[in-house]
Amino acid sequence: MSEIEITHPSHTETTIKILGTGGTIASKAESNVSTSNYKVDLTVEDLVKAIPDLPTNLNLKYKQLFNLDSKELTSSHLLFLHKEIVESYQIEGIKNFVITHGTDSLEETAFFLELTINFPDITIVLTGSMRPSSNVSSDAIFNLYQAIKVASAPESKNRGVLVVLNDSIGSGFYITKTNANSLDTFKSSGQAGFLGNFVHNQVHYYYPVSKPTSIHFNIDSNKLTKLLDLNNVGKKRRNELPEVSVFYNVQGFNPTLIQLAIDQIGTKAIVIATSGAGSLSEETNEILKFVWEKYAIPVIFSKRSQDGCVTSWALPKFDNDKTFKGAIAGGYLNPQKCRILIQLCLLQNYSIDQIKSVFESDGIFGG
Ligand SMILES: NC(=O)C[C@H](N)C(=O)O
Repeated sequence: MSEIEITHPSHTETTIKILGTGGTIASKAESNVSTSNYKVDLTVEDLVKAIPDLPTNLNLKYKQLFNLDSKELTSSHLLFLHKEIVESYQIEGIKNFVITHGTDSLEETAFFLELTINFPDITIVLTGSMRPSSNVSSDAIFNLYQAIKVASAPESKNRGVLVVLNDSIGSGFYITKTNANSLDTFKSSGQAGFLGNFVHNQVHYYYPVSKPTSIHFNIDSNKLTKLLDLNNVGKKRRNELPEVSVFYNVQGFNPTLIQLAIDQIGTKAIVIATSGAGSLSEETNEILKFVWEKYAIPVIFSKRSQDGCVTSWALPKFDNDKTFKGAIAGGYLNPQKCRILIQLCLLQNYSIDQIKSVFESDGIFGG
């Protein structure tokens, strides 16, 4: 992990802090037509220096937090990034941030920051790329350029965390990666769409300023510092947020796996990607009810389908025509976002009723 911080001297109008975390955007392949077998090899400084024509009214600071493929990230990296943004805002007075990130788990980081950072007039923009920087037709440097433009635009303030790739500006709350290979991969769930785009390098928003949700978790810095083993960020696998297991329902899904997760890794909540809008076999539902009754482990019913909603009406009913208390509908959220939301609820020691009311809130509509 590099702690180097460099200030790019120019006229100081807007200061943007660019935080490097790795990903394909920071990668090089052996051949400049290769789109696979590449390695994270470039620093955030290399990436910024690859854009010679940045507007001169920007004061750019950049800092390498870690340099990893985003599949390696754990909640300790999220907490580390959170701490960096909070301290940069509170101590240095920086309000505009760009984060370079791998696309595979970018939506999880964006969603986490959306729920945990809530300062007035802050702009946080995440970007990445689908082709390594060394590719002849890489999207890396131009995506970074557009992210810097969005981060410096006054009309980007107070819209929540933004994700900029491929000429589009999306909401970090709604956005998801939909294509494993294509440049046009990030989409907002059907109900939300994009917030804006680029036309000839101009930032265009389709809607007036608004935030996607009012849910917010205040992570206490003292608690955060206690949770975070700073010496080990990026070095070994750690998960400071509560352990939550995610299951994917298929025909013949074996629910014994759920019991294994509880016994072997001490799972504190379960998220399950149901078929359709909450469908699971009767056997799986019986086991989930048992898990709640025996261990008080809540179960979030999410979905395999990219779009659509699991509502509380779809939760399983038993003999008395009632569902069990620990069953929670994940609403519009996909399983990876449900996991982060329940982790934050558990971190705050919320009761099951409080957790349900969070999942019922605006933007989620589950409960
Ligand atoms: N396009 C990418 O950035 C994928 C890469 N494996 C990552 O998430 O780090």
